Amino acid sequence: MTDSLFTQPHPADRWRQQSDPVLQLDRINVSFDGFRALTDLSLQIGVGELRCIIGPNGAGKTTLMDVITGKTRPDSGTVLYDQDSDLTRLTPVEIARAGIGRKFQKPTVFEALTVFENLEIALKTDKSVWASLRARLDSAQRDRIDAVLKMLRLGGERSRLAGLLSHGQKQFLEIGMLLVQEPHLLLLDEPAAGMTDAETAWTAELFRDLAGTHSLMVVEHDMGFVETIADHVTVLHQGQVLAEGSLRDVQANEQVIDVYLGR
Ligand SMILES: Nc1ncnc2c1ncn2[C@@H]1O[C@H](COP(=O)(O)OP(=O)(O)OP(=O)(O)O)[C@@H](O)[C@H]1O
Repeated sequence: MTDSLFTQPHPADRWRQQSDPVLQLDRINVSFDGFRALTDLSLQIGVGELRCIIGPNGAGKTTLMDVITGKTRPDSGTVLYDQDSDLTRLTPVEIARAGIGRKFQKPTVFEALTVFENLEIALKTDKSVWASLRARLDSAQRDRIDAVLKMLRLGGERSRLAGLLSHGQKQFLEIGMLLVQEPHLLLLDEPAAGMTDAETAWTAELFRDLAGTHSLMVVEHDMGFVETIADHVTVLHQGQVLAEGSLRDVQANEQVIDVYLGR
């Protein structure tokens, strides 16, 4: 894998073979009162990969993320993280501590606190909000917050109340709240929703920068955004993997065209 792959003219050409999986889902089944939300779903994400998950409403994308983060227990199947830890046996808190961060579609920042304080709280997840604001940061923690602020272009907003940020800036701050915890795998649910075109373009740039040092799984409906970021795309349909490969491959797949992309 080389950086130059990211600069090729056709984003779909960036698909890379990954050898070491960070996450391996094997024959996952989830049903809700007899309704099968995921059926024998198997999926692998490589270390440093940026994977997009697409598919029609109700395909099982959220349920997939819920299984990975321990919110939903599958009826059967395994979810191996980092090759040996089965996430289906861990609690959501243990899974987060193991290095898996999730960002929901709607930003959930503390609006009455400053940008810096939001990052401070995220860094000290073992404490309550007020206890963490009272506890002192060591210099390494301060440096980590400063680096994340810079990376997210929020350096000038550090003392601003989070409630006064734009929608896009709140989204970036929430990504920052994950990054200060130094996750290995980031799960992002429709990160570009509600963003301006400029913010969307910058989010794509940010994700491409994060890939390599982080593994990313991005659920997204905006195909323009998928096109700018995806190495490798998985199409879910009715709780199963319908197709997988480069964006170009899945866009040419007749079944994917029928159930999702349209003719
Ligand atoms: N807690 C639940 N109880 C019953 N059915 C559920 C539950 N959660 C999800 N489902 C059903 O499982 C199916 C998959 O839902 P899921 O939310 O995972 O799909 P999705 O691909 O994320 O859809 P969307 O793009 O609309 O968010 C849907 O038919 C949904 O109604």
